Amino acid sequence: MQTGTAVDTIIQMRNVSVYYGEKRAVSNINMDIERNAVTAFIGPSGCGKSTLLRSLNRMNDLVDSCRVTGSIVVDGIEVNSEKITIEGLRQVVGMVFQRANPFFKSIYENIAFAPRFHGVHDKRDLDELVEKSLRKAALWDEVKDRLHESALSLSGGQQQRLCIARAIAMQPTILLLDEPASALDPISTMKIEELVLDLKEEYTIVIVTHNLHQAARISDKTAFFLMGELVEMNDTSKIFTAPQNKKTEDYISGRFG
Ligand SMILES: Nc1ncnc2c1ncn2[C@@H]1O[C@H](COP(=O)(O)OP(=O)(O)OP(=O)(O)O)[C@@H](O)[C@H]1O
Repeated sequence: MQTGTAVDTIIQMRNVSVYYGEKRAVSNINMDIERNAVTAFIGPSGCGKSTLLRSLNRMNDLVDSCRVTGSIVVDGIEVNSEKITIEGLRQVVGMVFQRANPFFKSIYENIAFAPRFHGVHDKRDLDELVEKSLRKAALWDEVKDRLHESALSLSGGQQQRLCIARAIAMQPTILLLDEPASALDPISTMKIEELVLDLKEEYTIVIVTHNLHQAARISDKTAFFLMGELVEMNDTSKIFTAPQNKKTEDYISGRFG
């Protein structure tokens, strides 16, 4: 960020805490996330990265014991308001998980399924959307001749890019990626990283990663968490070269975690 440049904040968190039953997994987070940037959440296992990420599109609603307090505003929407619909929120905030989870359907249907459910029925419109989404996910050239084969016939890395294409087909503003490459080989990981860098032109990306090199390579901002607390957030280059907090320095230099 240059001095004097207005920052366009797309996600604003204020005093956000997340509980599982009595246990507080995320404590009092205040954070602004910039539009069209890649923000990485890093920190040791169990520090609350995924819990906080899942709070951004109410995935935690699936866990009965989970309760979120504080305010999360995403692109002008108060995420925990009773006035919004989960479907509407998740159209704006798409998510891709650690393990690729394509539907047991064809490659084409994996992309077309949700848009059709939301009212796109014209075959030409669906064809176009499928091609556009697969192109954006850098998968089109590899699958264009086998669109009606099972998605499960794809490699793990291709399946993960298909899941990204599926999220893109809903035309979200924000993409949440929860360790999207941690189950993949180095070449597939590199493709996902290149894809993330391409996608940030159009989307805001928040990524949870255990891989510090990955965070350094692809993110603009990095947030370091420890035991549910946000220790430090800054430009990625500053976090990795001149962290302000001793705990951040210890973590990124491999002294714990
Ligand atoms: N469904 C759940 N029910 C109860 N506790 C949970 C649940 N999910 C996570 N937790 C707890 O909340 C805390 C934060 O977990 P979370 O998965 O968010 O951490 P993380 O930093 O993403 O970890 P990892 O890097 O290992 O994925 C941990 O103590 C974890 O045990």
